[in-house]
Amino acid sequence: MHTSFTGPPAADTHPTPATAEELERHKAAITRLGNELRALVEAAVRTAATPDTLHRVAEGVRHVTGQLTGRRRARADIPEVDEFPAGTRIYSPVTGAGSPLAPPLRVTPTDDGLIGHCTLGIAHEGPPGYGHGGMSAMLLDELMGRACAAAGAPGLTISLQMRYHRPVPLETPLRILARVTGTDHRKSFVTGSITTEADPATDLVTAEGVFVAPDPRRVRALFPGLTADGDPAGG
Ligand SMILES: CCCCCCCC/C=C\CCCCCCCC(=O)SCCNC(=O)CCNC(=O)[C@H](O)C(C)(C)COP(=O)(O)OP(=O)(O)OC[C@H]1O[C@@H](n2cnc3c(N)ncnc32)[C@H](O)[C@@H]1OP(=O)(O)O
Repeated sequence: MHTSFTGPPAADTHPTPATAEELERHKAAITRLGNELRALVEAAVRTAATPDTLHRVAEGVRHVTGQLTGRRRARADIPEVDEFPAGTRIYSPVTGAGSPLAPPLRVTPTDDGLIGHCTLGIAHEGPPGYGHGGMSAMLLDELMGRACAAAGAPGLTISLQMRYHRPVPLETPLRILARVTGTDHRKSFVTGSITTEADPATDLVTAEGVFVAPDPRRVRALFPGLTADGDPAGG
């Protein structure tokens, strides 16, 4: 069972599915909080404030956090606003508008795969001024996984080979591509790349990955929040 933060308390009664309008309202609120949290994270890793100020802000943030710890979803619950496995995952650390960890990556289809756009901030830094290599892997893993889902075979990563050709600049619009190049039963073979928007001919990072659509019995065990038809339970 998933949790609606706006619906009735989760008891032994089945929650009423939210209307489309309620879901949109909820997504807008989650996105707004996500935007504020990303601004907070950026400010926190960039500030030159004094230790006294940092202590004062930490107290304030602790107070704010306390306002969100009342009703919570359980570990494997799929939020009602999500379209799993093919669409929006609002708290994804890569694409999620509600996640302070996400740049977030904005994804659209191309003729033969997916394209993602994002800008990394100083919170995603590896070498000074450049993106963390793990962030590049995360961006590509997600987009390549979503390319599988878009091609009709949502799967989990079983291998991801990264090649870092040049450092990825921060605060620079990036373009990420992913494309399924072949399939073998439940396996999908996928390629991906990161370039800047300004110079799409120069690969900064490239990747090759293999994704496996889990056996249906595995799916039930791995994702108890999904019903047999692949929709979030109760939705
Ligand atoms: C309604 C359907 C929902 C489907 C699920 C969708 C999820 C994605 C949703 C939304 C996409 C959004 C984007 C997300 C992107 C992010 C991606 C990630 O970060 S994924 C997290 C990191 N990856 C893991 O944690 C996997 C850990 N591995 C496993 O759990 C299992 O290996 C699993 C479930 C992937 C496969 O298990 P089996 O039991 O279903 O399949 P078996 O029969 O063992 O293997 C099938 C074939 O794959 C090979 N294989 C399986 N696992 C392998 C491995 N780890 N390494 C090498 N080969 C492996 C096997 O050798 C076999 O190949 P042969 O047929 O013999 O050629």
